[in-house]
Amino acid sequence: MVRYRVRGGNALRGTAFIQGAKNAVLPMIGAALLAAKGRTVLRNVPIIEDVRRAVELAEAVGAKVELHEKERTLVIDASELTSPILPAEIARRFRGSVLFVPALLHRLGEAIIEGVGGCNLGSRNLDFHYLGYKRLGAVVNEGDAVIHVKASGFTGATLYLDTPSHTGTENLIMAASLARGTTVIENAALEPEVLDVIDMLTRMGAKISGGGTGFITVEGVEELHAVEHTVMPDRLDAGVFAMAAAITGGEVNLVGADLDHLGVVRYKLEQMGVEFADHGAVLHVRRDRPLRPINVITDTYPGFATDLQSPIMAIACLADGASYIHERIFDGRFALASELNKMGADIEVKENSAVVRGTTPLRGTEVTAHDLRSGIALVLAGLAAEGETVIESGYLINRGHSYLAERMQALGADVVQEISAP
Ligand SMILES: CC(=O)N[C@H]1[C@@H](OP(=O)(O)OP(=O)(O)OC[C@H]2O[C@@H](n3ccc(=O)[nH]c3=O)[C@H](O)[C@@H]2O)O[C@H](CO)[C@@H](O)[C@@H]1O
Ligand SMILES: C=C(OP(=O)(O)O)C(=O)O
Repeated sequence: MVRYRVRGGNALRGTAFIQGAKNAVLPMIGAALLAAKGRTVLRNVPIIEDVRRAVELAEAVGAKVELHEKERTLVIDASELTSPILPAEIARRFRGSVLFVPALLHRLGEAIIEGVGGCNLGSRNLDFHYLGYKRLGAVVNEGDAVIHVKASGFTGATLYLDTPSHTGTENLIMAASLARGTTVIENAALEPEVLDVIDMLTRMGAKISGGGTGFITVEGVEELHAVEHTVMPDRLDAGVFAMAAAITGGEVNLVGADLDHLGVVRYKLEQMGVEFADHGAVLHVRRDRPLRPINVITDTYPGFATDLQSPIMAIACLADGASYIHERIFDGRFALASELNKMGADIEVKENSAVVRGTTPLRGTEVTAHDLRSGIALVLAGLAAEGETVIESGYLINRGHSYLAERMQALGADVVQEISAP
Protein backbone atom coordinates (compact mmCIF):
# COMPACT_ATOMS: atom_id res chain seq x y z
CA MET A 1 0.00 0.00 0.00
CA VAL A 2 1.46 3.36 -1.04
CA ARG A 3 0.14 6.65 0.31
CA TYR A 4 1.24 10.25 0.11
CA ARG A 5 1.19 12.63 3.07
CA VAL A 6 1.20 16.31 2.14
CA ARG A 7 1.38 19.23 4.55
CA GLY A 8 0.40 22.46 2.89
CA GLY A 9 1.49 26.04 3.25
CA ASN A 10 4.90 26.24 1.55
CA ALA A 11 5.29 28.29 -1.63
CA LEU A 12 7.38 26.13 -3.95
CA ARG A 13 10.73 27.54 -5.04
CA GLY A 14 13.69 26.07 -6.86
CA THR A 15 14.46 23.72 -9.73
CA ALA A 16 12.61 20.58 -10.81
CA PHE A 17 13.79 18.09 -13.42
CA ILE A 18 11.03 17.02 -15.81
CA GLN A 19 10.92 13.28 -16.46
CA GLY A 20 10.69 11.51 -19.82
CA ALA A 21 7.17 11.09 -21.18
CA LYS A 22 5.11 8.10 -20.01
CA ASN A 23 2.88 8.30 -23.06
CA ALA A 24 5.91 8.23 -25.38
CA VAL A 25 8.02 5.57 -23.68
CA LEU A 26 5.20 3.00 -23.57
CA PRO A 27 4.61 2.92 -27.36
CA MET A 28 8.40 3.00 -27.80
CA ILE A 29 8.73 -0.21 -25.79
CA GLY A 30 6.04 -1.68 -28.07
CA ALA A 31 8.00 -0.40 -31.11
CA ALA A 32 11.24 -1.94 -29.81
CA LEU A 33 9.55 -5.36 -30.02
CA LEU A 34 9.16 -4.86 -33.80
CA ALA A 35 12.95 -5.15 -34.26
CA ALA A 36 13.86 -8.80 -34.79
CA LYS A 37 17.59 -8.14 -34.56
CA GLY A 38 19.80 -6.11 -32.25
CA ARG A 39 19.15 -4.23 -29.03
CA THR A 40 17.10 -1.07 -28.62
CA VAL A 41 18.32 1.54 -26.16
CA LEU A 42 15.82 4.05 -24.75
CA ARG A 43 17.17 7.00 -22.77
CA ASN A 44 15.46 9.50 -20.47
CA VAL A 45 13.08 6.74 -19.39
CA PRO A 46 10.75 7.82 -16.55
CA ILE A 47 11.09 5.47 -13.57
CA ILE A 48 7.37 4.94 -13.06
CA GLU A 49 5.17 1.93 -12.31
CA ASP A 50 3.81 1.79 -15.89
CA VAL A 51 7.35 1.34 -17.20
CA ARG A 52 7.97 -1.45 -14.65
CA ARG A 53 4.77 -3.17 -15.84
CA ALA A 54 5.82 -2.70 -19.48
CA VAL A 55 9.16 -4.35 -18.69
CA GLU A 56 7.34 -7.28 -17.07
CA LEU A 57 5.02 -7.58 -20.06
CA ALA A 58 7.88 -7.47 -22.58
CA GLU A 59 9.60 -10.22 -20.59
CA ALA A 60 6.37 -12.24 -20.51
CA VAL A 61 6.32 -12.34 -24.33
CA GLY A 62 9.98 -13.37 -24.45
CA ALA A 63 12.04 -10.17 -24.78
CA LYS A 64 15.16 -9.65 -22.67
CA VAL A 65 14.92 -6.30 -20.94
CA GLU A 66 17.25 -4.37 -18.63
CA LEU A 67 15.91 -1.32 -16.81
CA HIS A 68 18.88 0.70 -15.53
CA GLU A 69 17.05 2.97 -13.11
CA LYS A 70 19.93 5.23 -12.12
CA GLU A 71 20.83 5.79 -15.77
CA ARG A 72 17.11 6.10 -16.75
CA THR A 73 17.90 3.72 -19.60
CA LEU A 74 16.14 0.67 -21.00
CA VAL A 75 17.92 -1.95 -23.09
CA ILE A 76 15.56 -4.23 -25.00
CA ASP A 77 16.56 -7.34 -26.94
CA ALA A 78 13.49 -8.62 -28.80
CA SER A 79 15.33 -11.04 -31.08
CA GLU A 80 13.34 -13.97 -29.68
CA LEU A 81 9.67 -13.44 -28.90
CA THR A 82 8.17 -16.64 -27.55
CA SER A 83 4.57 -15.99 -26.45
CA PRO A 84 1.63 -14.12 -28.06
CA ILE A 85 -0.18 -13.89 -24.71
CA LEU A 86 -0.49 -10.58 -22.89
CA PRO A 87 -1.24 -12.06 -19.44
CA ALA A 88 -4.12 -10.54 -17.50
CA GLU A 89 -2.21 -10.03 -14.25
CA ILE A 90 0.21 -7.61 -15.95
CA ALA A 91 -1.79 -6.28 -18.92
CA ARG A 92 -4.76 -5.20 -16.76
CA ARG A 93 -2.55 -2.92 -14.69
CA PHE A 94 -1.77 -0.35 -17.40
CA ARG A 95 -3.18 0.99 -20.64
CA GLY A 96 0.13 0.79 -22.48
CA SER A 97 -0.26 -3.00 -22.70
CA VAL A 98 -2.41 -2.43 -25.79
CA LEU A 99 0.70 -1.07 -27.55
CA PHE A 100 2.33 -4.52 -27.65
CA VAL A 101 -0.26 -5.93 -30.07
CA PRO A 102 1.27 -4.80 -33.43
CA ALA A 103 4.65 -6.37 -32.60
CA LEU A 104 3.06 -9.67 -31.58
CA LEU A 105 1.03 -9.74 -34.80
CA HIS A 106 4.08 -9.06 -36.98
CA ARG A 107 6.47 -11.31 -35.12
CA LEU A 108 4.21 -14.21 -34.05
CA GLY A 109 1.11 -13.87 -36.27
CA GLU A 110 -1.24 -13.52 -33.31
CA ALA A 111 -1.92 -11.64 -30.10
CA ILE A 112 -3.99 -12.94 -27.21
CA ILE A 113 -5.10 -10.03 -25.09
CA GLU A 114 -6.27 -11.17 -21.68
CA GLY A 115 -7.01 -7.62 -20.57
CA VAL A 116 -6.05 -3.97 -20.97
CA GLY A 117 -5.82 -1.69 -17.96
CA GLY A 118 -5.31 2.00 -17.47
CA CYS A 119 -6.98 4.78 -15.58
CA ASN A 120 -10.61 4.21 -14.74
CA LEU A 121 -12.11 7.12 -16.70
CA GLY A 122 -15.40 5.67 -17.93
CA SER A 123 -15.67 3.99 -21.31
CA ARG A 124 -12.31 3.43 -22.99
CA ASN A 125 -13.03 1.54 -26.17
CA LEU A 126 -10.53 -0.09 -28.51
CA ASP A 127 -12.82 -0.46 -31.53
CA PHE A 128 -10.68 1.88 -33.70
CA HIS A 129 -7.67 -0.36 -33.08
CA TYR A 130 -9.50 -3.58 -33.97
CA LEU A 131 -11.28 -2.07 -37.02
CA GLY A 132 -7.91 -0.86 -38.27
CA TYR A 133 -6.26 -4.27 -37.84
CA LYS A 134 -9.20 -5.86 -39.68
CA ARG A 135 -8.86 -3.47 -42.62
CA LEU A 136 -5.16 -4.38 -42.77
CA GLY A 137 -6.13 -8.07 -42.97
CA ALA A 138 -6.38 -9.37 -39.41
CA VAL A 139 -9.11 -11.54 -37.92
CA VAL A 140 -10.33 -10.33 -34.55
CA ASN A 141 -12.30 -12.53 -32.14
CA GLU A 142 -13.64 -10.53 -29.24
CA GLY A 143 -14.58 -12.92 -26.45
CA ASP A 144 -15.98 -11.85 -23.08
CA ALA A 145 -12.62 -11.92 -21.33
CA VAL A 146 -10.02 -12.55 -24.01
CA ILE A 147 -9.47 -10.92 -27.41
CA HIS A 148 -7.70 -12.98 -30.01
CA VAL A 149 -6.21 -11.21 -33.05
CA LYS A 150 -4.62 -13.20 -35.88
CA ALA A 151 -2.75 -11.82 -38.88
CA SER A 152 -0.58 -13.65 -41.35
CA GLY A 153 0.99 -10.49 -42.75
CA PHE A 154 -0.74 -7.13 -43.16
CA THR A 155 -1.63 -5.41 -46.47
CA GLY A 156 -1.79 -1.60 -46.61
CA ALA A 157 -5.25 0.05 -46.68
CA THR A 158 -7.00 3.34 -46.03
CA LEU A 159 -7.86 3.59 -42.34
CA TYR A 160 -9.69 6.22 -40.37
CA LEU A 161 -10.30 7.03 -36.76
CA ASP A 162 -13.70 8.39 -35.66
CA THR A 163 -11.77 10.58 -33.21
CA PRO A 164 -7.99 11.03 -33.18
CA SER A 165 -7.13 8.30 -30.66
CA HIS A 166 -3.66 8.62 -29.21
CA THR A 167 -2.74 4.93 -28.77
CA GLY A 168 -4.99 4.02 -31.73
CA THR A 169 -2.84 6.17 -34.05
CA GLU A 170 0.39 4.71 -32.64
CA ASN A 171 -0.85 1.14 -32.99
CA LEU A 172 -2.05 1.55 -36.56
CA ILE A 173 1.23 3.24 -37.58
CA MET A 174 3.16 0.32 -36.07
CA ALA A 175 0.89 -2.22 -37.78
CA ALA A 176 1.25 -0.42 -41.14
CA SER A 177 5.03 -0.01 -40.91
CA LEU A 178 5.67 -3.67 -41.76
CA ALA A 179 2.59 -4.14 -44.01
CA ARG A 180 2.82 -4.82 -47.74
CA GLY A 181 2.10 -1.55 -49.61
CA THR A 182 0.77 1.82 -48.53
CA THR A 183 -1.50 2.69 -45.63
CA VAL A 184 -3.22 6.04 -45.11
CA ILE A 185 -4.53 6.89 -41.65
CA GLU A 186 -7.11 9.67 -41.64
CA ASN A 187 -7.95 11.75 -38.57
CA ALA A 188 -4.73 10.71 -36.85
CA ALA A 189 -3.69 12.07 -33.44
CA LEU A 190 -1.40 15.14 -33.32
CA GLU A 191 0.03 14.69 -29.80
CA PRO A 192 3.79 15.40 -29.46
CA GLU A 193 4.27 11.86 -28.09
CA VAL A 194 2.87 10.43 -31.33
CA LEU A 195 5.41 12.52 -33.27
CA ASP A 196 8.23 11.28 -31.04
CA VAL A 197 7.16 7.68 -31.69
CA ILE A 198 7.09 8.41 -35.45
CA ASP A 199 10.60 9.82 -35.11
CA MET A 200 11.84 6.63 -33.45
CA LEU A 201 10.09 4.36 -35.97
CA THR A 202 11.55 6.41 -38.83
CA ARG A 203 15.04 5.90 -37.47
CA MET A 204 14.22 2.18 -37.20
CA GLY A 205 13.65 2.24 -40.97
CA ALA A 206 9.90 2.91 -41.22
CA LYS A 207 8.61 5.21 -43.98
CA ILE A 208 6.06 7.52 -42.40
CA SER A 209 4.95 10.95 -43.65
CA GLY A 210 2.33 13.46 -42.54
CA GLY A 211 2.95 13.25 -38.78
CA GLY A 212 1.30 16.24 -37.11
CA THR A 213 -1.11 16.90 -40.01
CA GLY A 214 -3.89 14.45 -39.15
CA PHE A 215 -3.28 12.44 -42.37
CA ILE A 216 -0.49 9.92 -42.04
CA THR A 217 0.90 7.84 -44.89
CA VAL A 218 2.97 4.74 -44.16
CA GLU A 219 4.86 2.85 -46.88
CA GLY A 220 5.42 -0.65 -45.53
CA VAL A 221 9.03 -1.91 -45.30
CA GLU A 222 10.48 -5.44 -44.99
CA GLU A 223 12.07 -5.03 -41.57
CA LEU A 224 12.80 -2.55 -38.80
CA HIS A 225 16.07 -2.37 -36.92
CA ALA A 226 16.96 -1.60 -33.31
CA VAL A 227 18.01 2.02 -32.56
CA GLU A 228 18.93 4.28 -29.67
CA HIS A 229 16.34 6.93 -28.89
CA THR A 230 15.92 9.60 -26.21
CA VAL A 231 12.35 9.90 -24.90
CA MET A 232 10.88 13.43 -25.10
CA PRO A 233 10.08 15.32 -21.86
CA ASP A 234 6.71 14.62 -20.25
CA ARG A 235 4.44 17.61 -20.91
CA LEU A 236 1.97 16.34 -18.26
CA ASP A 237 4.69 16.13 -15.60
CA ALA A 238 5.79 19.65 -16.66
CA GLY A 239 2.19 20.87 -16.45
CA VAL A 240 1.83 19.43 -12.94
CA PHE A 241 5.02 21.09 -11.67
CA ALA A 242 3.97 24.39 -13.26
CA MET A 243 0.62 24.04 -11.49
CA ALA A 244 2.37 23.22 -8.20
CA ALA A 245 4.06 26.62 -8.46
CA ALA A 246 0.73 28.18 -9.42
CA ILE A 247 -1.34 26.72 -6.57
CA THR A 248 1.23 27.65 -3.89
CA GLY A 249 2.08 31.11 -5.25
CA GLY A 250 5.64 29.98 -5.91
CA GLU A 251 8.37 30.34 -8.50
CA VAL A 252 10.11 27.36 -10.13
CA ASN A 253 12.51 26.49 -12.93
CA LEU A 254 11.51 23.38 -14.87
CA VAL A 255 14.51 21.78 -16.56
CA GLY A 256 13.59 20.10 -19.83
CA ALA A 257 9.99 21.42 -20.01
CA ASP A 258 8.85 22.51 -23.46
CA LEU A 259 6.37 25.41 -23.35
CA ASP A 260 5.10 24.63 -26.87
CA HIS A 261 4.01 21.17 -25.72
CA LEU A 262 1.62 22.62 -23.13
CA GLY A 263 -0.70 23.80 -25.91
CA VAL A 264 -3.79 25.60 -24.59
CA VAL A 265 -2.86 24.70 -20.98
CA ARG A 266 -0.28 27.51 -21.06
CA TYR A 267 -2.83 30.15 -22.07
CA LYS A 268 -5.39 29.01 -19.50
CA LEU A 269 -2.81 29.21 -16.71
CA GLU A 270 -1.75 32.65 -17.94
CA GLN A 271 -5.37 33.80 -17.79
CA MET A 272 -5.43 32.57 -14.18
CA GLY A 273 -2.43 34.78 -13.36
CA VAL A 274 0.52 32.43 -13.90
CA GLU A 275 3.60 33.78 -15.72
CA PHE A 276 5.84 31.71 -17.98
CA ALA A 277 9.29 32.68 -19.27
CA ASP A 278 10.96 30.36 -21.72
CA HIS A 279 14.75 30.28 -21.18
CA GLY A 280 15.78 27.74 -23.79
CA ALA A 281 15.38 24.30 -22.25
CA VAL A 282 14.46 25.72 -18.83
CA LEU A 283 10.94 26.97 -18.26
CA HIS A 284 10.45 29.58 -15.53
CA VAL A 285 6.99 29.60 -13.90
CA ARG A 286 5.68 31.90 -11.18
CA ARG A 287 2.46 33.18 -9.69
CA ASP A 288 2.52 36.29 -7.50
CA ARG A 289 -1.04 37.60 -7.82
CA PRO A 290 -4.50 36.35 -6.85
CA LEU A 291 -5.81 33.48 -9.02
CA ARG A 292 -8.55 34.32 -11.49
CA PRO A 293 -11.30 31.81 -12.43
CA ILE A 294 -11.16 30.02 -15.76
CA ASN A 295 -13.20 28.19 -18.42
CA VAL A 296 -11.67 24.95 -19.67
CA ILE A 297 -12.82 22.62 -22.46
CA THR A 298 -10.64 19.54 -22.85
CA ASP A 299 -9.68 18.42 -26.33
CA THR A 300 -7.10 16.45 -28.24
CA TYR A 301 -3.75 18.20 -28.86
CA PRO A 302 -3.20 21.16 -29.11
CA GLY A 303 -6.38 21.62 -27.08
CA PHE A 304 -6.45 21.50 -23.28
CA ALA A 305 -5.09 18.03 -22.33
CA THR A 306 -7.67 15.93 -20.50
CA ASP A 307 -4.85 14.60 -18.30
CA LEU A 308 -4.33 18.13 -16.90
CA GLN A 309 -8.02 18.76 -16.32
CA SER A 310 -7.95 17.32 -12.78
CA PRO A 311 -4.91 19.38 -11.70
CA ILE A 312 -6.48 22.63 -12.97
CA MET A 313 -9.69 21.79 -11.12
CA ALA A 314 -7.66 21.79 -7.89
CA ILE A 315 -6.24 25.25 -8.68
CA ALA A 316 -9.67 26.60 -9.64
CA CYS A 317 -10.81 26.01 -6.02
CA LEU A 318 -8.52 28.88 -5.01
CA ALA A 319 -9.55 31.28 -7.80
CA ASP A 320 -11.83 34.16 -6.92
CA GLY A 321 -15.10 33.33 -8.72
CA ALA A 322 -16.74 30.50 -10.66
CA SER A 323 -14.68 28.35 -13.05
CA TYR A 324 -16.34 26.11 -15.67
CA ILE A 325 -14.75 22.84 -16.77
CA HIS A 326 -16.14 20.79 -19.63
CA GLU A 327 -14.64 17.31 -20.18
CA ARG A 328 -14.94 16.11 -23.78
CA ILE A 329 -12.58 13.12 -23.95
CA PHE A 330 -13.56 10.81 -21.07
CA ASP A 331 -17.04 10.37 -19.59
CA GLY A 332 -15.82 9.40 -16.10
CA ARG A 333 -13.20 11.92 -15.13
CA PHE A 334 -14.94 13.88 -12.37
CA ALA A 335 -14.49 11.50 -9.41
CA LEU A 336 -12.02 14.10 -8.15
CA ALA A 337 -14.78 16.64 -7.42
CA SER A 338 -16.17 14.82 -4.37
CA GLU A 339 -12.64 14.34 -2.97
CA LEU A 340 -11.90 18.07 -3.31
CA ASN A 341 -15.29 18.82 -1.74
CA LYS A 342 -14.17 16.75 1.29
CA MET A 343 -11.28 19.22 1.54
CA GLY A 344 -13.68 22.19 1.59
CA ALA A 345 -14.10 22.90 -2.13
CA ASP A 346 -17.44 23.82 -3.69
CA ILE A 347 -17.70 21.85 -6.94
CA GLU A 348 -20.91 20.86 -8.65
CA VAL A 349 -20.84 18.26 -11.42
CA LYS A 350 -23.54 17.79 -14.04
CA GLU A 351 -22.78 15.11 -16.63
CA ASN A 352 -19.55 16.17 -18.36
CA SER A 353 -19.36 19.67 -16.88
CA ALA A 354 -18.26 21.00 -13.52
CA VAL A 355 -18.63 24.38 -11.86
CA VAL A 356 -15.94 25.18 -9.31
CA ARG A 357 -16.85 28.07 -7.00
CA GLY A 358 -13.92 29.79 -5.34
CA THR A 359 -12.28 31.00 -3.30
CA THR A 360 -12.74 28.15 -0.85
CA PRO A 361 -9.88 27.56 1.58
CA LEU A 362 -8.83 23.89 1.46
CA ARG A 363 -8.20 21.77 4.59
CA GLY A 364 -6.24 18.55 4.73
CA THR A 365 -8.04 15.25 5.25
CA GLU A 366 -7.97 11.63 4.01
CA VAL A 367 -8.82 11.46 0.31
CA THR A 368 -8.88 8.85 -2.44
CA ALA A 369 -7.08 8.96 -5.76
CA HIS A 370 -9.46 7.38 -8.28
CA ASP A 371 -6.93 7.54 -11.10
CA LEU A 372 -3.44 8.88 -11.79
CA ARG A 373 -4.40 12.48 -12.55
CA SER A 374 -6.97 12.85 -9.77
CA GLY A 375 -4.22 11.55 -7.47
CA ILE A 376 -1.71 14.18 -8.50
CA ALA A 377 -4.44 16.85 -8.36
CA LEU A 378 -5.02 15.90 -4.70
CA VAL A 379 -1.28 16.31 -4.05
CA LEU A 380 -1.54 19.84 -5.51
CA ALA A 381 -4.62 20.55 -3.38
CA GLY A 382 -2.69 19.28 -0.35
CA LEU A 383 0.16 21.71 -1.08
CA ALA A 384 -2.30 24.59 -0.72
CA ALA A 385 -4.38 23.14 2.13
CA GLU A 386 -4.22 23.84 5.83
CA GLY A 387 -2.98 20.79 7.76
CA GLU A 388 -2.26 17.31 6.45
CA THR A 389 -3.74 15.61 3.37
CA VAL A 390 -3.37 11.83 3.10
CA ILE A 391 -3.83 10.38 -0.38
CA GLU A 392 -4.38 6.72 -1.25
CA SER A 393 -3.64 4.91 -3.49
CA GLY A 394 -0.23 6.38 -4.16
CA TYR A 395 0.41 3.54 -6.64
CA LEU A 396 -1.86 5.31 -9.13
CA ILE A 397 0.24 8.48 -8.84
CA ASN A 398 3.43 6.44 -9.21
CA ARG A 399 2.04 4.96 -12.44
CA GLY A 400 2.88 8.26 -14.10
CA HIS A 401 5.18 10.42 -11.94
CA SER A 402 8.71 9.39 -10.96
CA TYR A 403 10.34 10.27 -7.62
CA LEU A 404 7.45 12.60 -6.88
CA ALA A 405 8.13 13.14 -3.18
CA GLU A 406 11.84 13.79 -3.75
CA ARG A 407 11.22 16.25 -6.59
CA MET A 408 8.55 18.10 -4.58
CA GLN A 409 10.79 18.18 -1.48
CA ALA A 410 13.57 19.76 -3.58
CA LEU A 411 11.16 22.67 -4.14
CA GLY A 412 10.46 23.00 -0.42
CA ALA A 413 7.21 21.04 -0.35
CA ASP A 414 6.33 18.80 2.59
CA VAL A 415 5.40 15.66 0.62
CA VAL A 416 6.23 12.19 1.92
CA GLN A 417 5.61 8.80 0.35
CA GLU A 418 4.74 6.01 2.80
CA ILE A 419 4.82 2.35 1.89
CA SER A 420 3.14 -0.16 4.20
CA ALA A 421 2.00 -3.78 4.05
CA PRO A 422 -1.55 -4.00 2.59
C1 LIG B 1 -0.97 5.38 -22.68
C2 LIG B 1 -1.53 6.64 -23.26
O1 LIG B 1 -1.01 7.18 -24.22
N1 LIG B 1 -2.60 7.15 -22.63
C3 LIG B 1 -3.16 8.41 -23.07
C4 LIG B 1 -4.05 8.16 -24.26
O2 LIG B 1 -5.02 7.18 -23.89
P1 LIG B 1 -5.83 6.46 -25.05
O3 LIG B 1 -4.97 6.29 -26.24
O4 LIG B 1 -6.45 5.27 -24.42
O5 LIG B 1 -6.91 7.54 -25.38
P2 LIG B 1 -7.67 7.70 -26.77
O6 LIG B 1 -7.13 8.92 -27.43
O7 LIG B 1 -7.61 6.41 -27.50
O8 LIG B 1 -9.15 7.89 -26.27
C5 LIG B 1 -9.85 9.10 -26.38
C6 LIG B 1 -11.32 8.82 -26.52
O9 LIG B 1 -11.58 8.06 -27.68
C7 LIG B 1 -12.37 6.93 -27.36
N2 LIG B 1 -11.93 5.77 -28.19
C8 LIG B 1 -10.59 5.52 -28.28
C9 LIG B 1 -10.15 4.42 -29.02
C10 LIG B 1 -11.11 3.60 -29.63
O10 LIG B 1 -10.78 2.60 -30.29
N3 LIG B 1 -12.43 3.90 -29.51
C11 LIG B 1 -12.88 4.98 -28.80
O11 LIG B 1 -14.07 5.22 -28.70
C12 LIG B 1 -12.10 6.64 -25.87
O12 LIG B 1 -13.15 5.91 -25.28
C13 LIG B 1 -11.93 8.03 -25.34
O13 LIG B 1 -13.18 8.59 -25.04
O14 LIG B 1 -4.68 9.36 -24.66
C14 LIG B 1 -5.55 9.92 -23.65
C15 LIG B 1 -6.24 11.13 -24.25
O15 LIG B 1 -5.33 12.11 -24.56
C16 LIG B 1 -4.72 10.26 -22.41
O16 LIG B 1 -5.62 10.65 -21.39
C17 LIG B 1 -3.95 9.04 -21.93
O17 LIG B 1 -3.03 9.46 -20.95
C1 LIG C 1 -5.26 8.25 -18.59
C2 LIG C 1 -3.98 8.14 -18.36
O1 LIG C 1 -3.19 7.10 -18.57
P1 LIG C 1 -3.55 5.68 -19.18
O2 LIG C 1 -4.02 5.92 -20.57
O3 LIG C 1 -2.23 5.00 -19.15
O4 LIG C 1 -4.58 5.07 -18.29
C3 LIG C 1 -3.20 9.26 -17.84
O5 LIG C 1 -1.97 9.24 -18.06
O6 LIG C 1 -3.78 10.14 -17.21
